[in-house]
Amino acid sequence: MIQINNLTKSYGPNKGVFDLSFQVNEGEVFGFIGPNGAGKTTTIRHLLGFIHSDSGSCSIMGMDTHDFAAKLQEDIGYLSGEIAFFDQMTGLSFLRLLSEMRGLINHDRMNELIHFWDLDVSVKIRKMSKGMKQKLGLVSAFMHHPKILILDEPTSGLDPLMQTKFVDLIHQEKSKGTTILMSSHSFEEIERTCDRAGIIKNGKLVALEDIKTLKKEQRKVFMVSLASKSDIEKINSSTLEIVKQKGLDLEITTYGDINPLIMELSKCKVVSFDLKKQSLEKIFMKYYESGDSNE
Ligand SMILES: Nc1ncnc2c1ncn2[C@@H]1O[C@H](COP(=O)(O)OP(=O)(O)OP(=O)(O)O)[C@@H](O)[C@H]1O
Repeated sequence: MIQINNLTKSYGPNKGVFDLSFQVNEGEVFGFIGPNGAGKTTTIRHLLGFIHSDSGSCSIMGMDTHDFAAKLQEDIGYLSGEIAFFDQMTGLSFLRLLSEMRGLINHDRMNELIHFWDLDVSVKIRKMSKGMKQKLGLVSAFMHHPKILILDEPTSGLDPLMQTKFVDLIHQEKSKGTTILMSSHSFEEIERTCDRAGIIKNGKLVALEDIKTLKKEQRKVFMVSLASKSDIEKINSSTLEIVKQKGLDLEITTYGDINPLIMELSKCKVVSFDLKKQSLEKIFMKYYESGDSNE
């Protein structure tokens, strides 16, 4: 659906994007992450046809994003990282203007989204908080049922409750088959929404990670409480990796397959069983840290 082929746009050494290639498949949610100034917005601007590459190209649905920018806008919902609004307008008049420009007659989805975000659109944009403006931007990006969503830091300015609502909205769109590319600094958001993530650093793609595989192979720590000392002895004599033991409480590590753990626990009386929350943050963080290892 989205193809980036050897894209290069240089604003100076390590500034811009350099020989960048990746693709986003139809119906996929793709996370684009990387440190400040890595080149995420520059890539996104090419996808919207706003800037010309030095070399290489981008295409969406087989159409060059620069040559067919106007045509492609019909199918793209775009949220800019720095949204420029007409400050004197109310939220509603702004959305109506955009609807008119898009030739949108049915406003059901627009109203649904206003309601979803609990956004007071009667307020003038200049009086809106940062979060309200972000919600307005999200309504305008989603309201025309786009086939493709390109979102530059979509939850910046949203409070944690609204960030969770955003995740729900992405799941809704994914179930409809929408293709989504979004940049984010929130690992948790990427983990909760994306199928794959591309990690960019100094304008170069340093990794492409399949989130499901990462999660599957991820080290998991289970907190288990057993009923008796003899149960503890059974687990101690198994091949399970015990990382911590205190009285009848254990912390047991698994890598991928959790069945050996379940098998062993089935021989014991289990009082409680919990998964210790781990995130993919550690995996992603190594790409953020400075140094030449990933360059
Ligand atoms: N028009 C421009 N003129 C000069 N330099 C630019 C221009 N646009 C971007 N850059 C530089 O290119 C680099 C990449 O910028 P970009 O905005 O793509 O980063 P980003 O990954 O989106 O960062 P952030 O996470 O901070 O939003 C930065 O060093 C930036 O200063």
